[in-house]
Amino acid sequence: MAPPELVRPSDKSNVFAKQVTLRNRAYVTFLAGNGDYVKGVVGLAKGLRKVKSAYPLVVAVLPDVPEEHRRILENQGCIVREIEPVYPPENQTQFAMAYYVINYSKLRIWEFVEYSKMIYLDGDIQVYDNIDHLFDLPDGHFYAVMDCFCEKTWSHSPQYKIGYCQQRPDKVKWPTEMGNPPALYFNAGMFVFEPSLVTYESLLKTLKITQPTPFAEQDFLNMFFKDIYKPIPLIYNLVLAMLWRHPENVELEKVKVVHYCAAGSKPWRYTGKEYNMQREDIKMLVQKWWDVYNDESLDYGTSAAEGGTETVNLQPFLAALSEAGAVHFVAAPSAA
Ligand SMILES: O=c1ccn([C@@H]2O[C@H](COP(=O)(O)OP(=O)(O)O)[C@@H](O)[C@H]2O)c(=O)[nH]1
Ligand SMILES: OC[C@H]1O[C@H](O[C@@H]2[C@@H](O)[C@H](O)[C@@H](O)[C@H](O)[C@@H]2O)[C@H](O)[C@@H](O)[C@H]1O
Ligand SMILES: [Mn+2]
Repeated sequence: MAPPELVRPSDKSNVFAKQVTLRNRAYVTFLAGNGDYVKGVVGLAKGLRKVKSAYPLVVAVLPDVPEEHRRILENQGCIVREIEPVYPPENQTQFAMAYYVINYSKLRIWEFVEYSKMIYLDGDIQVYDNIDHLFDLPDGHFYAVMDCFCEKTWSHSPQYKIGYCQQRPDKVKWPTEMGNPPALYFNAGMFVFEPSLVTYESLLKTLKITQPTPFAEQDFLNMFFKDIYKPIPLIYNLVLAMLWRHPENVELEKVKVVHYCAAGSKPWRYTGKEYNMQREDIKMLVQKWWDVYNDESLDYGTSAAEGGTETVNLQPFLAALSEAGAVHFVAAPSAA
């Protein structure tokens, strides 16, 4: 069908008189250090291309990411944005993993306000089915997948101590004498959010007066967004531990996003020696990650990866124009 005809206002005012600020959408990930996580981000960029995502991948890099790694990412079509580190207040916290302290720098992505909606993905995540539709979720909420409390990394928590997990709240019930069960808690390796300077300033201001806790920025984000958090199905962020902790909740063939966060499961470092790493499903998922990473037809710039002729979706642009009141559209009679 022909695109709607552009009907200009009778006063012939310049259609673009009103500043139409188009705010785009993008995926965003975070890269720190000069180590091997850059492989994770390359894999993610190629995976998003393989599923023909319509949106770019922005990579928020800390200053310690070397030029060479930034070039590799730009050559894979990524938009590389340097960010300043964010540190939590002075603390004696024993983080679940010592390196988690760098993950507070993820908070800088709220400053990327040239984007109206973003989907954050950890560098150890791979997207195996198109999830662009998540950008159409209603604004005003924070969407993420619920985490699991059963791994040893949670041994500091009361829920771990009594064997309670939000993934199976009926298995070991939260005792009434301990008050309300914990609020629904998300894994911060994947979330749908709206960049905003107001939110960004509030995040940094609140961080300054918040005592750090074992899961670092993940705990902080759960506290900060508690009132607007909306769980989305685990097919959008399969935390690998779910395979052995809550197999009854997992239909692997329906999973769209895999999060290689279990100890020993990072594909680019996989040795198969750690606990559970010899499972058939883990070996299959690690191989699946390598198949994408090694697929040269998915490298940026190859015709196959770019899916032949570039199709530009004009609708968001036309919608923004009409929203701005600069023009109104009358659907032209279908030429067909
Ligand atoms: O040395 C590091 C450690 C972490 N990260 C980034 O921080 C994210 C969160 O760390 P990680 O995924 O290892 O945490 P997990 O999900 O395994 O707890 C990673 O996915 C990367 O995007 C990084 O770039 N370099
Ligand atoms: O800095 C804290 C990190 O906390 C989260 O990882 C954890 C969490 O998922 C636990 O529930 C698992 O047991 C554990 O394996 C896993 O590493 C996020 O994936 C990561 O992006 C980051 O926010
Ligand atoms: Mn991760």
